[in-house]
Amino acid sequence: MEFLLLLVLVGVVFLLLLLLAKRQHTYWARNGVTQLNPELFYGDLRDMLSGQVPIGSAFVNFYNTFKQKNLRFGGIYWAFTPMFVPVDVQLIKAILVKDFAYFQDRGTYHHENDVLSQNLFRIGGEPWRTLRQKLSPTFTSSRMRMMFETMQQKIQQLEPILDRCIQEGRINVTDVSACLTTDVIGSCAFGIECNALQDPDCQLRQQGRRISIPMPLKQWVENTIPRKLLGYTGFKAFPGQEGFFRKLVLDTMAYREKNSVYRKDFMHLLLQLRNKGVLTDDGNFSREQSHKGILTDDEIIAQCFIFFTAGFDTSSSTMAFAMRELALQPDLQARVREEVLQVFSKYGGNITYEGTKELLLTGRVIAETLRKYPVLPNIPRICTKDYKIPDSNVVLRKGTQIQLPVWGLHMDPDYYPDPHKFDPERFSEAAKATRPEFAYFPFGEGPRICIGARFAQLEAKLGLAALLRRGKFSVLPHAPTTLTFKPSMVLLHATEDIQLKVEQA
Ligand code: HEM
Repeated sequence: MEFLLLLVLVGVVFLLLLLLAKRQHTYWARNGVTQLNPELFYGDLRDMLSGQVPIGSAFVNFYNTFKQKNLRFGGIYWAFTPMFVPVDVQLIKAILVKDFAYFQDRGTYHHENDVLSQNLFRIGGEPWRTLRQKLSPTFTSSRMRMMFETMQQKIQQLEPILDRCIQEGRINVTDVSACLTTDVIGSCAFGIECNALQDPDCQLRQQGRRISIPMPLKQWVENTIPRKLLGYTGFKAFPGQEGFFRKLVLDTMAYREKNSVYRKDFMHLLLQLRNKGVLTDDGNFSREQSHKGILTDDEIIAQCFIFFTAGFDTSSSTMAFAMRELALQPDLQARVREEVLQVFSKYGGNITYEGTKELLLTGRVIAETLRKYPVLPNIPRICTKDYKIPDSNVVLRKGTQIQLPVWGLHMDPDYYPDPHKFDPERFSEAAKATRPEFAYFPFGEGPRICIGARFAQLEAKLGLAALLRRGKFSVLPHAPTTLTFKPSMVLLHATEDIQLKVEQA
């Protein structure tokens, strides 16, 4: 009898939960937003959550579905979490810029007990605003000019590696680019010579590989369990990483202070902010009584970590995608090489900071690469106070999650005819003028735009120039004709490493 009662009770609870789940999947319909056909547990993301398609592709499909219905926006469910997907470029502009005050956070997990999660990408509200104000001066064009020398020294180390690849007749551009960007960001953010190009198994490269591992379950947990609760369970946004980065940053800072080492890199600027509270264009970072430091050790650790994480993978994938497209179009490749050689010869065989501005076609190749392969294919936001969508009766409630479908817009034939064609001329001044604003935003837009965008573009230009100056690249026989992407990754990653044939140019 008791057992029967228990069974009935379990059945009733199960039924109630089922009804609740069903009701949750009507959230958008009840709020006047068109929705799709969510399934129990998965919502609209069965293929993504079961590891079959990348997040980016799922949102390209949502964008296309809503656009085909002539909608300005739509609603989907990430398991049980409602997510808003804007389609209209004016609405996207409002979210990113005009009405930024309602959407200044990403809603990504961060907690005071989890040092690495306290980084600029993840935190929100006033702490984000204050931190961004402190860090922005470290990314201005004059600081990029200062760092240029450090970046260039690393990129020059590509030469012997390229020579070896030329001898072997093939190059793994995914791997070489990842080692190169690890060396650049390792040197610029941490001031260390990790030499991943010579030793692809060096510690920082290994750490980079661990960060790139897909984590669908972790993401689901972060998206579903309330942040405050999760923080007290000891959950870590980047498990097993803190010890390594803490030691790296604290050791480097201590060494520099003890030996008065001046290097032209982020670490120097962060040390100035910690010790003096202001940036000066010199080697001075000693503690001054008159100024108060404005960054703590933990804040520096978290920011160095995000510069590394956000900096190495994004730039290396962009370079690898660009090289593949150039290998597929030998005429375009020859034109880019000609531009590179001209600039090298104009500046005495060594590109200067000014010289990089003359690499116009190379810049367009990078822009077109980021259109076709935006490494962050969706940009997350969260609504921080109730927001009435202009020219509609829909109100987005505080706490609503939003995904801006960058890749969907970038592949929209209304903005980019024949969107699968790789054509850098889409980024000539004349062509750009024909498109609406916000049909292109690989680095995001508005006050939360990627802080490292200048750094990334400079690095990609120098990297491509170094490869194309000496090497001539083409596709290997039997290479796959289309690229596929790793499922369950937030960043766009090719499933297979990109390998090319290379000979002396
Ligand atoms: C091709 C390379 C890169 C791409 C495509 C890229 C893309 C992005 C995107 C789309 C965002 C979100 C913007 C938004 O929400 O509006 C972002 C944020 C960010 N990126 Fe990048 N990024 C790249 C390289 C870098 C590099 C090299 C660094 C650091 C050295 C960096 C550091 C950051 C940081 C710290 C944020 C958070 C900014 C904030 O919330 O205030 N990124 N990036």
